[in-house]
Amino acid sequence: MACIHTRLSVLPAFTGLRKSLPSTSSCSASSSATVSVLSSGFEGSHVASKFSSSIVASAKRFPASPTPSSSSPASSHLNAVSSKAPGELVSSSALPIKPVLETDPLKLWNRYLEWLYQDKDLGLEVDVSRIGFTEDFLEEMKPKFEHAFRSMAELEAGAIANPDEGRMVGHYWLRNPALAPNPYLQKQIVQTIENVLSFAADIVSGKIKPPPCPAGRFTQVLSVGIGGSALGPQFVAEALAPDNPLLKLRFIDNTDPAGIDHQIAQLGHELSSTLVVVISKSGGTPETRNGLLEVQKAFREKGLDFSRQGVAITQENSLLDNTARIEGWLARFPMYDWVGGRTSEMSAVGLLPAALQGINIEEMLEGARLMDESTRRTDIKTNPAALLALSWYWATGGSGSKDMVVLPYKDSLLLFSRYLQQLVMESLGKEYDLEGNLVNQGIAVYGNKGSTDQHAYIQQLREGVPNFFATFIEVLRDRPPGRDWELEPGVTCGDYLFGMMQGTRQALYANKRESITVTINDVNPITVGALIALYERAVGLYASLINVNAYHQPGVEAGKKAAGEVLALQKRVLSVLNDASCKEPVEALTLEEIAARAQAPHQVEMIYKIVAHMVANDRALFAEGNCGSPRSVKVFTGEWERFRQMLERTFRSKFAPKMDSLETYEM
Ligand SMILES: O=P(O)(O)OC[C@H]1O[C@](O)(CO)[C@@H](O)[C@@H]1O
Repeated sequence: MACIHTRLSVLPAFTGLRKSLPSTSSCSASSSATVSVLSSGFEGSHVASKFSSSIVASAKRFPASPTPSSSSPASSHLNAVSSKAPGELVSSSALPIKPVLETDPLKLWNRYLEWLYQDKDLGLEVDVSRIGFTEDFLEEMKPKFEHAFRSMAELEAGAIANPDEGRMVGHYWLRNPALAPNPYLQKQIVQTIENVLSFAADIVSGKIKPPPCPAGRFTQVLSVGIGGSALGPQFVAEALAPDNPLLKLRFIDNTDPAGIDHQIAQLGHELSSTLVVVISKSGGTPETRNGLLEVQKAFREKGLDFSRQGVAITQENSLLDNTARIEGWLARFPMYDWVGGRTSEMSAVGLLPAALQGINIEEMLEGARLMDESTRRTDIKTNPAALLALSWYWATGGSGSKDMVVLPYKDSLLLFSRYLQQLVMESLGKEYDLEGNLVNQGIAVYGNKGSTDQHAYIQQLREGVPNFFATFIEVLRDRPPGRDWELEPGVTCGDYLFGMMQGTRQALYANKRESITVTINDVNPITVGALIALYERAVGLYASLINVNAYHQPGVEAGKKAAGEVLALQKRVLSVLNDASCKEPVEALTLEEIAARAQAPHQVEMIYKIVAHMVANDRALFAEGNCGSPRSVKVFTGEWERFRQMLERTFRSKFAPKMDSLETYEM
């Protein structure tokens, strides 16, 4: 084992950091959160001062918050170092004191050799040598890892690993059906893969034709879905679709009307040869439902029968499934209760769109299966997912104190960071741990691609706030064999990309910014499958290390509920405005009047926003005032002309004699 020297004495990082949070009692309205940084060093000072201002600000905004929480990674570091009851003080003594990163080139080379994970079969390497963890840290973490490996084995054997939802978690079975806990599930998985392959082959070959063009074949695929029902297919399409696929894949992944119109407009006359794949595990996600309704309207307007071109991927008996069955859509594929959206790339969710583009899904499954074998190992050093989890824990103090910046140096992997954003943040970003302690956990993920972003945010990464660790994704193969050329003597275009990546990795490290490098030989279905499986397992293991449920998303539900409440309020506002506008004369209402009549006297601000949105879309009108002076606006619905006539009548009856004289005078 190489000897890694660390110097622990010089850095009083984080020591003496203290905070108090608003009390949970109802009389805490006047309590204020304070943070004092008594002493800090290295990266701690910035994190601490940033935390200081953010927590004070949030305490001022929400003085009586019953459960003090913060989404800022810097603050969650402090909240989550150990499990604490809401409002309990978190001692700074639990924060790790980090050693200075090794700088001696020879020692670094030895560290690289010692920690390098290489998988020749997959053509994949993981290098964690530029994360500064120590042997002591590794020893300390071993019991946590033993627990994580045990939990993972239980999960794979079919335990209820998602206790809040009472669900099994079976995405590992998708690439190795024999692992599924019963023959029924095993058969279901195998059958689905076969059905995906044969349906895709029939569509691509033209055996199944679009009804409006009996002589032709499907030319486009429009995928409608969001979150885990879109990000995987988007990432894989960007990474692996051939330059000119037989079927081009497009996405509607939002309820943005202009975005939807854009996709439909781009399809143009090819709408008649478009296969529409609607993906939603729950079958009831509003954005996806809206996308479907918009597409169905476009079909109706062109006299097309949507059901003959629609495919549903969803759970059995969901709203979407029932709609597709009753309307007799072209095909339906199952999504399983035991697969989460963000880990569904190897289910029909990811496999069907990929297969339709001619991507070899069997190789993708094989890459994932091979990676699963490696990440099942219970020796940290030979388990690449464990190495990632270990590094994340070290880099973030096990509490998300630093962000994960993902930088693939390959255009085709552009969407990997976006894909990982959901996988990591929706899985790890949790308010409570498995015992119900307030922890505000997570790791913020962002990224784009290199070297492009060296011209955008690398400046800050190298010299600015040291609140991140980087993950470089390196691809060795620049171009398919035989296509390279030297654009200057001895140097290719790809050499520049390589140089940029290596240079950035070095420059960041030289300025004490830690990084992981994941290297793949080539971007192909095997390595893409392996990358997905690698991060799925790393997230699962890390979730065990920090003791959170990685497989639910209660926070998202809160947002959806709040959105539903806004829409419900909008309906009441509309009904109030309609009633007032049906009166003779038309009654224009102030925001306060609307709020009172809508039984929402405390929602004036939201009502203003609802009204402003309706006005911007010609569904209501400001009779008086405008967006610049919300307090003075008066609103009505209906035709402006009707309101103008009403105003004119009122004006005439009130001022008619004077007007007559005025007219006379003017003549
Ligand atoms: O597949 P569905 O049920 O439409 O959900 C889409 C996405 O919405 C979420 O539930 C959260 O918004 C994700 O977890 C999920 O991937």
